[in-house]
Amino acid sequence: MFVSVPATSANLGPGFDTLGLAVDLRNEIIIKPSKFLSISTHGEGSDNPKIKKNTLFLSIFNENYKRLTGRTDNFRFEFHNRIPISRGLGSSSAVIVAALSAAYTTAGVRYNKREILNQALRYEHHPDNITPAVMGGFNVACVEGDRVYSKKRRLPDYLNAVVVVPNRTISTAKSRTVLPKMYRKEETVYSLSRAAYMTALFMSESWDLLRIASKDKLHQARRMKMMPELFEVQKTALKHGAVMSTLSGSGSTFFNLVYEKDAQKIHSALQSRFPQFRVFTLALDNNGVMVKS
Ligand SMILES: Nc1ncnc2c1ncn2[C@@H]1O[C@H](COP(=O)(O)OP(=O)(O)OP(=O)(O)O)[C@@H](O)[C@H]1O
Ligand SMILES: N[C@@H](CCO)C(=O)O
Repeated sequence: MFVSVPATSANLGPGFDTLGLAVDLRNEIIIKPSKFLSISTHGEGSDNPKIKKNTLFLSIFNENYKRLTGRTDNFRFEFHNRIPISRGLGSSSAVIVAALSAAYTTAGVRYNKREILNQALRYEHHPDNITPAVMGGFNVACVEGDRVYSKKRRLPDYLNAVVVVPNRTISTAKSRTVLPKMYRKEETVYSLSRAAYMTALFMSESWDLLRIASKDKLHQARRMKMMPELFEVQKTALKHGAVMSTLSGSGSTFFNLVYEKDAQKIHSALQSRFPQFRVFTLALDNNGVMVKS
């Protein structure tokens, strides 16, 4: 069996814990029945003993395979990782969504993507990465009880993402602790109004107003202070024509939405200004998780 799951960029500025989209940078996992448990890891994280063990994937896969079949069986897992780890591109959501999709498929249980999404919420309690990882495209999502309610909009192929991946990680858990417990009404209204406006702009494909809609006062600047070069990354991307430029998830990656025709110019400007960081130009993804049994 083959599972492929995309990277995601959450928040998109003001849409804290609610907005996210998928990009075409995929982790792939090959799973085969085996007499013994065996794991091989290639690509991102393959030099890190903790990532190589992939306890996150295995614990979710085993728990759900047992829940669905009542059995524990052995498999061979081959992980091909392309999503940078702990960089704000939804690496943990990708693992969770892949593990659940793999467990349902190997168990031979029929499922739909909504089921995977609701199960994924048990492992990641905000829906802004798991929703596009499952569905692809741009998504607005909220949680009521133990369910995710979400709406997807497909993304056009004349837009690209230029992502700047710093050489240092920011863990989501740590990056949430730098945020205040309470917000002033003005900051809340500033971001809430832009998140609503941004959703309308994505739904109506009005890209040129995203520069205004993508501003935020809830989390970005507070988090970017942990890596001050990011202010310069944002300035450089906007100066060279990015449609919007936002901290990806909890950081450290910066996500820049660009017209395909401008992608190379923006990519080169960012790479030459920040040679120590990795820059990728990526298509946007409308498929979400894909499984071939
Ligand atoms: N390919 C992988 N293999 C094994 N474990 C992984 C893998 N990708 C992510 N993880 C686990 O997820 C953790 C990273 O989660 P974290 O939420 O901090 O980052 P992220 O998901 O990349 O960022 P964000 O949620 O802001 O987009 C890693 O420390 C590791 O435990
Ligand atoms: N909405 C989440 C995304 C990262 O997982 C955050 O900003 O903390």
